[in-house]
Amino acid sequence: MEIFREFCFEAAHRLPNVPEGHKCARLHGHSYRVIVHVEAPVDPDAGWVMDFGDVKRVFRPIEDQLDHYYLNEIPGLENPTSEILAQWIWTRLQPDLPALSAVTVRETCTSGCTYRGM
Ligand SMILES: Nc1nc2c(c(=O)[nH]1)N=C([C@H](O)[C@H](O)COP(=O)(O)OP(=O)(O)OP(=O)(O)O)CN2
Ligand SMILES: [Zn+2]
Repeated sequence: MEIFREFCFEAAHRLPNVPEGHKCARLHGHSYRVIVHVEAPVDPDAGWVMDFGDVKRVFRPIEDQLDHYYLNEIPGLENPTSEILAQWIWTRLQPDLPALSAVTVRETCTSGCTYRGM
């Protein structure tokens, strides 16, 4: 069974490697949405895969590093595409959440990516 918990944070970024004249080279911001997926058997006593509250607790320090920051200034996020951000989050989340199965990053209502660890 797979569960998910969704998080929101605000951040600014620019994409330094886009072609000249690309709109994303300019400083702009997003209301990012991150969906953390966890896959494991349902515990027969608890009746759940894991407590959503525990997912929230593990994600909190990561959110604190991102919320209301300029992402380009964060080590590892010098080119903060959705893809690189999803991998960055996975790397920091997975050690404390071994059943992590996917990290989805949505930059806008219509754009985003899902990383499954490869
Ligand atoms: N594969 C990727 N493509 C783009 C990324 C990315 O991270 N990965 N990022 C951007 C920009 O950050 C941009 O802000 C978001 O892209 P876009 O979907 O074009 O957003 P808009 O809201 O401007 O879309 P419109 O429908 O054109 O208004 C670009 N590409
Ligand atoms: Zn953007």
